Amino acid sequence: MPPVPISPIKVGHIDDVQELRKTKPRTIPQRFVRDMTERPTLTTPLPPPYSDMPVIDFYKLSKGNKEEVLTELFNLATACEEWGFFQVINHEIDLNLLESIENLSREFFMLPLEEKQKYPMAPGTVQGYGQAFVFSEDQKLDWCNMFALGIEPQYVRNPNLWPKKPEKFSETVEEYSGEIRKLCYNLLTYIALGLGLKGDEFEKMFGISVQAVRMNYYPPCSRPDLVLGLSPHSDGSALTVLQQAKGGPVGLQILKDNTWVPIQPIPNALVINIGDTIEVLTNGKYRSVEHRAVAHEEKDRLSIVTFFAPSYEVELGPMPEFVDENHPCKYKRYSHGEYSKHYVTNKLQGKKTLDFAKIQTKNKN
Ligand SMILES: COC(=O)C(/C=C/C1=C(C)CCCC1(C)C)=C/O[C@H]1C=C(C)C(=O)O1
Ligand SMILES: O=C(O)CCC(=O)C(=O)O
Ligand SMILES: [Fe+2]
Repeated sequence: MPPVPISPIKVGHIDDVQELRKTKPRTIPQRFVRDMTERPTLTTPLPPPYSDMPVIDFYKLSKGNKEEVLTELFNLATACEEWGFFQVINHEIDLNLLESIENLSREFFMLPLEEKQKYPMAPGTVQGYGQAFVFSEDQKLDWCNMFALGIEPQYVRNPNLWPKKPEKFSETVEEYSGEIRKLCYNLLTYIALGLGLKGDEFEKMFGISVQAVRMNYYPPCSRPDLVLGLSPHSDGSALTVLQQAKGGPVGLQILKDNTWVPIQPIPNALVINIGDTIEVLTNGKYRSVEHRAVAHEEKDRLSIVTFFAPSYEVELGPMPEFVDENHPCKYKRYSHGEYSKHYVTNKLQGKKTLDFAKIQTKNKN
């Protein structure tokens, strides 16, 4: 039989936003201009409760006295249930390492375009340099350049996409990813305990967890009110760890009670969010919250994001502990590999990717 032709994805011309900013600083091509309904609100901090994104002290969780541990476990459980997002302080990751990954990521994005394009993100794929999640010629583009790498297990790695420049980039990504991996396993232990599960429940279930890193670079934009740095989405991971580079403007916004809430970075803290996997496993008790990034008129912004997820062969579905007659099963069973494939072959569109896992209920009206 002749091979089945693979239909090439036609994405049209994708401007590199850094080059655009350099050569035509006031031009916003139409492909970046969002429809009225999608344009961001560029608000300064909102009043409480929206300014109160939970802060979790990892030192208290891991090394505190009994009372501190219990209080922090309660705070963590409340953060996961009410916000889906929290910032971790005292996370035990060497601040010099955080600074190094930040500096090297910035250096990477500052390389000439030809150098970065040695590691191209091919249309329809998610690793390398470029814009991910673009599948058609009329799709709006994000005001962002990305560089993404699969880290663990070895089968998600593409060694050809690991950059030779800047020097030390690749070895620092390795070291950084090892530290973030430990943090993720630790956080999953405390999240499990907060849910009344055994501490090692998720670690055992996840097998050799999939881990990927993505650096997002948002150049300044003369009309941040017209564009989005990153389209609204929920993360397809179990947990996501976000490092916001020092000195950057507020850029991350999360959707809480139908309001886009800007998140004020805390120096040296890491932002953690619950991804789709945990939403499914807990049958929606903990939700993966929609978020987006906005651009800034004068300042650039850099974020370094780690996605941590189960191994591809792991079967997922709501755990029995979270299903009863008052909490009917909301999601089907599937493997994380299937979900991953679905996630990376669809554009970012709020929480739409999670529809893949939802059991459709009949509308009784
Ligand atoms: C641009 O990439 C992403 O946003 C992303 C992709 C992660 C991945 C790689 C860069 C290579 C290895 C595979 C993997 C899909 C994990 C987001 O990651 C989320 C989405 C899923 C699904 C997930 O597990 O993490
Ligand atoms: O840059 C940010 O603040 C958001 C990044 C993000 O949500 C992502 O990469 O998935
Ligand atoms: Fe995200």
